[in-house]
Amino acid sequence: MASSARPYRSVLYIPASKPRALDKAKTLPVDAIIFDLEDAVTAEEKANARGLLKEALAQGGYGNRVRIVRINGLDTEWGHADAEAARDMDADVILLPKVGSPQDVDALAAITGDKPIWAMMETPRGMLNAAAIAAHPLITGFVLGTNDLAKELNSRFRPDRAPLVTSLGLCLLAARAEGVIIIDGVYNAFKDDAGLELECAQGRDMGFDGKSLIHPAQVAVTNRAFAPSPEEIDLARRQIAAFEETEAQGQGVAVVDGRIVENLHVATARELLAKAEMIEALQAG
Ligand SMILES: CC(C)(COP(=O)(O)OP(=O)(O)OC[C@H]1O[C@@H](n2cnc3c(N)ncnc32)[C@H](O)[C@@H]1OP(=O)(O)O)[C@@H](O)C(=O)NCCC(=O)NCCSC(=O)C[C@H](O)C(=O)O
Ligand SMILES: [Mg+2]
Repeated sequence: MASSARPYRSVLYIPASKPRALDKAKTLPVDAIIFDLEDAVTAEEKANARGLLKEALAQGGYGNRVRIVRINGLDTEWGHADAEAARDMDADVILLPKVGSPQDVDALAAITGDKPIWAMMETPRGMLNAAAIAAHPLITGFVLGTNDLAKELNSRFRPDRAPLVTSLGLCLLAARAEGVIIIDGVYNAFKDDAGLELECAQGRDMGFDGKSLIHPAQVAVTNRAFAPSPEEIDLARRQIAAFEETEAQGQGVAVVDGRIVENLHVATARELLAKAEMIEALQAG
C-alpha cells in the first residue's frame, strides 16, 4: 500500500499547558501538530492544560495543519476526562498512548464515537499486535513512541537504532498493509541537526511518512528530509516520459539512467509528483 499523498513530513508535539507554544505553532511550517496532554504536561497542570487546549482549538488559527490531540491513557486518572473533552474539541484526530491491542481502541471509541484515532506504538505488546491495531476501522495513523519503547525493551540509544529496527519494521508492515499513515518517533537531542538528519534519512529510507518533533528547530531539517528532492522529482518526470514513449511503441519496459522502469515504478513516480505538488500547494496557502 502506498504512503499518504497528503504530506505528514513534520508532526510537532506541543505541550497543551504552554500558551506561548500553542500560539507559536500557528506560525510554524509543520504539516501536523500533536497537542499533548500526556507526557509533556505535569500531573498538576493536566486539568488546566485541557481547558487551555479547548480554548486554543476553538479560537483556531492553525490553518491547514492537521490537529491531533494526545490524551492520557484510559488507565490513568485523567484519561476519561481527556477523552470526553477531546471528543468535543475542534480537532481532526485523537491520539491514544501506549496502545496494546484493538480492544484499547474500542475502549476509547466507546467514549469518542466515530472520531478518527491514531495509535501511539510504543510497547512490546503493541508491536506484537500491530497488524490487528492497524486493521481497527477507526485507526487512521500510527506514531512511534521510541522513548517508551526503548525503556520497555531495556535497550540503549544508538545512532543506527539497531535495537528498535524490528519494531519499526513491524509497525511499517502493519501500517502499509492497512493504508494507515505512519510517523517516526522523536529525536531527543533537539540541538543536534546532524544527528536528526541521519535519523530522518533512516526513517525516510524505511518508508515512514514523516517524523514527530519536539522543538521548532527540528522542522526545517525534517521537512526537507521527507519531501521529494529536486533530483527525485526530475527522475520521476523522466521515468514517466520514457515509459509513456516506450508504451506507445508497444513495449512494457523503459530504461532510464541504466535502470528499468515498469508500470510499478511509474505509479511510484506519479505518487511522488502528487506529493511534491501538495507540498507546494500547502506552502503557497
Ligand atoms: C524541549 C523544550 C522543553 C525546550 O523548551 P524551551 O527551552 O522553551 O525552548 P526554546 O527556548 O528554544 O524555545 C524557543 C521558542 O520556541 C517555542 N517552543 C519550544 N518548543 C515548542 C514546541 N514543542 N512547540 C511550539 N513552540 C515551541 C518556545 O515557546 C519559544 O517561543 P518564543 O518564546 O515565542 O520564541 C520544549 O521544546 C518542549 O517542551 N518540547 C516539547 C516536549 C514534548 O512535547 N514532549 C512530549 C512529546 S515526546 C514523547 O512523549 C514521545 C513518545 O511518547 C515516546 O515515548 O517517545
Ligand atoms: Mg511515549
